[in-house]
Formats: sequence, structure tokens, C-alpha cells
Amino acid sequence: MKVVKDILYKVRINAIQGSTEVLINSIQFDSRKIQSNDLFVAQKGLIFDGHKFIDTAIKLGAKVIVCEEFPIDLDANVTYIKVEDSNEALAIMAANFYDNPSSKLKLIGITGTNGKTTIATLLYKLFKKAGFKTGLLSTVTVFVDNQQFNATHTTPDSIVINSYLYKMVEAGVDFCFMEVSSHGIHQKRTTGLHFEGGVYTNLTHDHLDYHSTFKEYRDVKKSFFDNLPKSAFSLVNIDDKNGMVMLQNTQAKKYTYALKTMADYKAKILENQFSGLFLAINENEVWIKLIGSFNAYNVVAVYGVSQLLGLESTEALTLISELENVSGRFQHFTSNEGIIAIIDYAHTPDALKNVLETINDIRTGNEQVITVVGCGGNRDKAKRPVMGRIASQLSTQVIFTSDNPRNEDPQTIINQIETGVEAHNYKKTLSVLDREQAIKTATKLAKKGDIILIAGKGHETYQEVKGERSHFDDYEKISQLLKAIEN
Ligand SMILES: CC(=O)N[C@H]1[C@@H](OP(=O)(O)OP(=O)(O)OC[C@H]2O[C@@H](n3ccc(=O)[nH]c3=O)[C@H](O)[C@@H]2O)O[C@H](CO)[C@@H](O)[C@@H]1O[C@H](C)C(=O)N[C@@H](C)C(=O)N[C@H](CCC(=O)O)C(=O)O
Ligand SMILES: Nc1ncnc2c1ncn2[C@@H]1O[C@H](COP(=O)(O)OP(=O)(O)OP(=O)(O)O)[C@@H](O)[C@H]1O
Ligand SMILES: N[C@H](CCC[C@H](N)C(=O)O)C(=O)O
Ligand SMILES: [Mg+2]
Repeated sequence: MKVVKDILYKVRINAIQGSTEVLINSIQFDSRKIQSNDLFVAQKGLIFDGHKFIDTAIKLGAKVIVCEEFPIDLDANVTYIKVEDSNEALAIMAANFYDNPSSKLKLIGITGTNGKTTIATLLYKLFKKAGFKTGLLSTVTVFVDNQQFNATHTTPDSIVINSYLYKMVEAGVDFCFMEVSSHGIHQKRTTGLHFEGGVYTNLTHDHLDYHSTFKEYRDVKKSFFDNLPKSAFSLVNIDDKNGMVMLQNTQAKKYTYALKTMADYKAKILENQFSGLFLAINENEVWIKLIGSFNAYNVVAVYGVSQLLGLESTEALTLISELENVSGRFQHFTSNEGIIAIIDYAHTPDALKNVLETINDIRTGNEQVITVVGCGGNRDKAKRPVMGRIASQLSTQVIFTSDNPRNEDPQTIINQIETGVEAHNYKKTLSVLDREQAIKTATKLAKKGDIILIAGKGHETYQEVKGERSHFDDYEKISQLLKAIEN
């Protein structure tokens, strides 16, 4: 319970109608969740305008309405607060409602197209190993120190974020590592949070359905750094062409990491094998268990953050060398038949290219690389042909299949992926609509020594078709099937 006036600090208010001494139970932005004495924030969404649900919210018991426009008829028993921006107001009120937990621990945000989950998870594990109470908000899972919760979004809404941060403060957490998605920044889910640091990984093709141009996508990411306070650090990958752009207008202290360029934190790949990477990080040699040159970027970013947060260098490197792969990211096993299966969350062209290049770099002979891949429905359509082209260029055999078709026709998605395949690569491709059958086909085609890559779903344990999620787990499927071959 909070008095409304106590959660309005820093909210840009244009007008108030009614009393701000009212007690509220909780803040909601979905009228369907309203209970008595709640505060309802009306947001303009992509499909609905939340202002249309103000009456419903009041009927269900809302006592306070936060909106960008007052309704025509005002209810005398309700307080109306007209704000400049509902999304921003929601985030600031959520932070105030939970007593600004982000300023009571050290919160680090990780943004960029690929690598956020990997870096955030490695940092969580590293700081746990170093003896700190630690939190994690990621695509895969949420941790309040040792307590685990299901993740719903990469960056959840501001009420959820602040409620987890509140739990973390109560549990005595020192550091929290969170993924900051472009949707999250754009919808102001992270506004009002106090960040101790921000990390930028890279920017490649994704979400061009949501952000209409690449420049807009980049500028949204940049705004995260623009809003960091002076006391924070910003750590960016300057091998990426937009790395310096992120630093242009930030007040935060500026640090860089790289593999190819001079940087504050620099890694050099000495060896790249299936068993891991041998790296020189700021002149210190270290073996790590993660695979692929893209993971050298992730690891040097992790090392950089560890240094900026005060871990001792040798201790940090020793602990980093013990870290295992993140679930669904280059997760692999070899069957008794000698077939290598790799499950990877590559769902963007760049990630797919990196993973396939890594596989091609570390394979030793003429083994086949058999890729099973699809693209999500109701998401960026422009990446489909690009992923089709990359998969067929870098594999011996490709099986296009379904990956969360959502409300789209799965065969149409596959047809769009196939338009990117060059004529001379057609013969390498097959299309098998059902993902289980596609994986089965891959296992039938594979011989001893061959590599099967199942891309796009990583840790996901469902297949989403027309709003319904049914259980599906790439790792579970391939391990059952390869076991079947062994029998
Ligand atoms: C595309 C997108 O980001 N959509 C988000 C957006 O939904 P929307 O604009 O469609 O909302 P809407 O349905 O039009 O509704 C508008 C408003 O009316 C309210 N409403 C609606 C119906 C009703 O009966 N009553 C009511 O009050 C809604 O609660 C909302 O406040 O605003 C909603 C409320 O804030 C979000 O929950 C929703 O995220 C959806 C669930 C989503 O799937 N988002 C994904 C794409 C996402 O955010 N992904 C990123 C990861 C991306 C990455 O890989 O980097 C993430 O951070 O997870
Ligand atoms: N630093 C990197 N650069 C390029 N590709 C990467 C990098 N790290 C991971 N990848 C690839 O991208 C995939 C997704 O990695 P990860 O889950 O860490 O990214 P993410 O940014 O969290 O993605 P999402 O936007 O879905 O949350 C991995 O499975 C791998 O194929
Ligand atoms: N965070 C990403 C995940 C994509 C994963 C892929 N399996 C899909 O469902 O499209 C998104 O929402 O675009
Ligand atoms: Mg992620």
C-alpha cells in the first residue's frame, strides 16, 4: 500500500483532478488485472489504446487513473493524473512504489543485438563464485541470489523489474546483471532505474519490424547510454562500428573492449577449439570453456565489468576459466555413434553466421554440417531470406523448419526463408514443416563425425502456434533421437 503522492516524485505531470492522498494497493497497466484500490496507467500500445479501458478499470475498482488525456466524463470518486508520457510515468512510479531498489544495489545493464544473455549470465555466475549475493534478469531465467523464477521477457515491464529488484535488496544482493532489450528501452521499461554501468555488445540486423529503420534501432540503444548518470561506467565493444556511437553523448565514464582494436580490455585468440578458447586477455593467458570467437568478445566484456566493479584481476580470470556454456548457447554433446549435436539460440543472421563459421573453423575434416533452422512468426520478416542464404552457404545440408510460427502460416515463413537461397545451393536444402520431423531427418542424414546444428530456439521449451504454447525442447528431442540411433 502506498499513498499516491509518494510515488509521483519525478513524474512529469500536466494536471491533477482529485486527491493525491489516496492509498493504492498496486499499479497496473492492464485493465484485466485491476482489483479494488489499484492505480491504472493508460498506455497507447501498438494494437490498443489503454485510454479506452479507463471505464472498465474504474468499474473493477481502480481509484487512480494515470493517463495522457483526461476522459470526457470524470468520476468524482476517482483521482485523475494527466502525465506527459504514460510509459515513462509508469516506470518512475513503479520505481518509487518499491522505494527505488535499483539505487540500493549495483545494477548493470547489458544491451546489443547478440550476447546479452551470455554476458549477463556469465557475470551472475562469476560474482556468485567470487562470494557475492547476486541477481540476474535475463531472457532465460531470473535469479534473486539463489532463488530462481521464470523469465517472461528479455526485459520485463517496469513493475516486474522493480519488484524483483526489491526482492534482491531484501535478500541483501550486492550486484544485479540485467539484459536491456531495444523494446525495453523504447517502451521505457528501464526508465527511472539507477544503473551503475552499461555494456554494449554489437548491433546487427534484428527487430526491423518494430524499429522501422536500422538507424532508429541504433538510436534506441544509444539512448540507454545517453541516460546513464555521471557516476556510472559505460563499456562498449569498439570492434563494432556503432561502439563509439554509443559513447557519443554519455556522461558516464567511458571504457572499451575489443579483439581487433586497441582498447581498455583487449582479448587475443591464441587457440580456438571444440574444447574451448585459449585467450590472452590484457596480456594474461587463460583457457576458457566457451566456444567460438564471438564468445571471446563476451568473455572480455565480462572481464572488463569485473575490473570496473573491483574484482582482483587474477582471481577474476581464474573464476572466468571455470565458467560453463550458458543453456541453449552452443550447448553440445557427442552421441555414442560419434555424431556431434549443437543447440544454439542463433535467431539473427549475424548469430547464425557466427555459429556456422565457428563450426566450420573447428571441424577437422570433411564432416557434414547439417543445419536445422527456421524463423519466428510475427517477428522481423526481412531477416528470413538473409538467414536462408547464410544457412545454405555455410552448411553441407540445411533443413528449413518451423520456429514459433505464432499467428503466421509456417509454410509461408519457410517459403520466405528459401527466397534467400542462391540457385547453386538449392540442392542442399530441404523443407520439413514439423520441427520434430526436421530434427529426425537431420539424425537420419548424419553419419559418424557429422555435426548437426539446431538453431533458433536454444533454451526455449515450447513451440508457439496461434497463441498456444506446447512443450518442445530442441535439446531433449535431439538427445532422445540420437539415443535411438545408438540402440
Ligand atoms: C511488440 C511489443 O513490444 N508489445 C508490447 C506492447 O504491447 P502492445 O503495444 O501490443 O499493447 P496493446 O495490446 O496494444 O495494449 C496497449 C495497452 O492497453 C492495455 N490493455 C489492453 C487490452 C485490455 O483489455 N486492457 C488493457 O488495459 C495493455 O495492457 C497496454 O498497456 O506493450 C505491452 C505492455 O507494455 C507489452 O507487454 C508488449 O510486449 C509483448 C508481450 C511482447 O511480446 N514483446 C516482445 C516483442 C518484447 O518486448 N521482446 C523483447 C526482446 C526482444 C529482443 O530479442 O531483443 C523483450 O524485452 O522481451
Ligand atoms: N557477442 C556475440 N556476437 C555475436 N553473436 C553472438 C554473441 N554472443 C552470442 N552470440 C550468438 O547469438 C545467440 C544469442 O546469444 P544471447 O542469448 O547471449 O544473445 P541475446 O542478446 O541475449 O539475445 P536476445 O535478444 O534474444 O535476448 C547465441 O546463441 C549465439 O549464436
Ligand atoms: N527475443 C527474440 C527471440 C526470438 C527467438 C525465436 N525462437 C523466435 O521465437 O522468433 C524475439 O522475441 O524476437
Ligand atoms: Mg537474451
